[in-house]
Amino acid sequence: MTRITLENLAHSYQPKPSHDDDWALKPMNLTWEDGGAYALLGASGCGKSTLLNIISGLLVPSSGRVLFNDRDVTGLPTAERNIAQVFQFPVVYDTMSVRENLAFPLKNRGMPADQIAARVDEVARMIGMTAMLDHRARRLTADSKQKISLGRGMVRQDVNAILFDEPLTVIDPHMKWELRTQLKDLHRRFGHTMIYVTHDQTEALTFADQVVVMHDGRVVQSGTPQALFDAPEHTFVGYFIGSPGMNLLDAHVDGTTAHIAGAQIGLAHGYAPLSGKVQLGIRPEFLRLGSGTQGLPFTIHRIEDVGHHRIIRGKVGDADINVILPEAQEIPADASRVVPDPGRAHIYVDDWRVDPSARERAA
Ligand SMILES: Nc1ncnc2c1ncn2[C@@H]1O[C@H](COP(=O)(O)OP(=O)(O)OP(=O)(O)O)[C@@H](O)[C@H]1O
Repeated sequence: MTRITLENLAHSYQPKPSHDDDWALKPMNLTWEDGGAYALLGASGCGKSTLLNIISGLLVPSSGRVLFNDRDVTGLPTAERNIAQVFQFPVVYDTMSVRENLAFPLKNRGMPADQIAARVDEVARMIGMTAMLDHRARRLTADSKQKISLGRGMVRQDVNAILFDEPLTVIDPHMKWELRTQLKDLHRRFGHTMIYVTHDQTEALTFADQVVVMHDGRVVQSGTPQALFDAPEHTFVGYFIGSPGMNLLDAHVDGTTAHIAGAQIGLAHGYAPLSGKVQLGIRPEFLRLGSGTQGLPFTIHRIEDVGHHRIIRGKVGDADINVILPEAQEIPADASRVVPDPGRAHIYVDDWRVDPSARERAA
């Protein structure tokens, strides 16, 4: 198994890239630790597949290096990288049975027949296809074929890493949940380095120990699901993770006070003078409704009951703001303010979080 390091990596599909937008991947340094379960998360077009294809060897980067442990594999083809890949759509041999499909990667490696049989049985159980082992792949639904692809990706235990590119797109919702749980279980048992590309935050957060968030060709944050929720390093992370995502309010910050929409609120930290686009970010979970002169002026537009909580949608000044209210909590009849929990508010300058503790450490 393998630690994967991306060193000064960048990629452009243009022959002569001249400005920022020409780069599908902007220069990055990133390490995927040996045995980590990672999700690579981001909106369509942010560069996830490009990055995955560079790791797998389907694409040679315009600059930088890919290291598997200390070995430079940048110029090596996929076949020499000893990795397993599962793509968005099924890649199976139609004329073979399910059993033969699952056994294929092991036969290629010259594994003894009894070991192949045992491993195929184990993987078939994992993907819920034991009863279909002797069916021809051709007759199966797209959903079942994709399960075979997943099984084939997981059947070898000696691979450096397993790369998944949106593997559950064609799987029905109930099975999705089950397969994700199986993948996590497989990771716990065998400890492969796994990278799972998705644009779905639920998939990312339930599968991965570490989530790498990409935006516009850059890695904007890599961290545990909890860290991404608690302290989004970039406004995109705040907005993309969470349902609804983090609220952002234009602010003027003066020491420990934020001036927003004609009102003032206290912050948990003091900030040096800030220049650029300054915003306060606060998740809907950490706002409460109030009245009088507390907090910020808030106009309620809509209340959505989503079962275990309610989402109050409204405005502070021109900004759309969401508040999450636990089911048991009443909405005050005179609610006209939102009050942020200061310990949960973050300050962003030009979309990047300002770390207040850096200033406090220096003081
Ligand atoms: N073969 C290619 N030639 C030219 N441009 C490409 C090529 N493949 C991708 N791109 C561009 O590179 C950027 C990143 O695309 P990429 O497919 O890596 O993103 P993604 O996050 O995987 O998106 P999706 O989830 O839609 O697959 C996009 O602007 C895309 O249009």
